[in-house]
Amino acid sequence: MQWYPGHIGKAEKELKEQLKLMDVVIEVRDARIPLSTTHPEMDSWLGNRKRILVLNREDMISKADRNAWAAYFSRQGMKVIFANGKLGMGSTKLGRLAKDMAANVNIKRRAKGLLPRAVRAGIVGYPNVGKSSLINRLLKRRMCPAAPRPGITRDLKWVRFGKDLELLDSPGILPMRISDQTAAIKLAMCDDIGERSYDVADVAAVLVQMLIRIPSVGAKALQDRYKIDNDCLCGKTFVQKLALHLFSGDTHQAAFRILADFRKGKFGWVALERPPR
Ligand SMILES: Nc1nc2c(ncn2[C@@H]2O[C@H](COP(=O)(O)OP(=O)(O)OP(=O)(O)O)[C@@H](O)[C@H]2O)c(=O)[nH]1
Repeated sequence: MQWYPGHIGKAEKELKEQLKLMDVVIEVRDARIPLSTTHPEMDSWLGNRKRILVLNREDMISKADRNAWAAYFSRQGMKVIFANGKLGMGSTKLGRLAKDMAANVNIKRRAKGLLPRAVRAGIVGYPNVGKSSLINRLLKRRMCPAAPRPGITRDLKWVRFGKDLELLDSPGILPMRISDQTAAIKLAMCDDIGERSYDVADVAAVLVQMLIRIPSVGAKALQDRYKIDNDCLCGKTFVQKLALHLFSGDTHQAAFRILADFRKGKFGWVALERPPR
């Protein structure tokens, strides 16, 4: 998969510089794939900076997924907030939590004899996970362009949020892990990377196999939806059968339909990743 646009490389350098200035880092991940939407270097980049983890697109997973992830991150001692950047759920809680963390920073400053100052919170995350939507919700105005395609946000600026917090308005884009192909395929399924960077038919075939293994979906949901029997349980064959059945043999269109249906929740709202045991 080739999906490492030049501006992301540039953003990595800028992001590392910006991270040094942040007191609180709000890391946004896609709730459907919380493991694939974080960067392996994140912990080392953050050092002992405070972190709030936001699992965005909470509307796109089931309650059981949500509970499983909440328990997992709570065991890790991480503060996690489930959010919906589109409708704004979670943003008030996020604002409050960021401010609470901000208060801690100033308590420490006072103890050291330093004057209190506005605390800086920055939002970081992979492209298209909903960072701009969350910032717009937090600031209650449209500052950042939010768009249904990755890689929209480019520039960085600080904006006052209340009297004691500053928010880095333009979200920090995490450089994506090009080496991790499994993560890359899940990012493609969730529409978190540009469509031109992957083979739709390959990605749809893997998705079919993943959906078959998810108990709340299973082979039957796929067969019923498209009126196709999939006795061999092979994703590639399923895409080909669907192509013949509905799209005059056009596998690209068939694959695209499966991906679009998954993204629209036609197989139910399900996470593609569950916490490791
Ligand atoms: N269903 C759903 N859609 C969301 C949610 N949050 C954001 N979106 C949509 O996801 C798309 C991407 O959102 P953005 O806010 O632009 O994402 P971003 O992370 O800032 O993207 P970049 O600028 O590429 O880094 C938009 O179409 C949003 O409307 C959510 O919680 N649920």
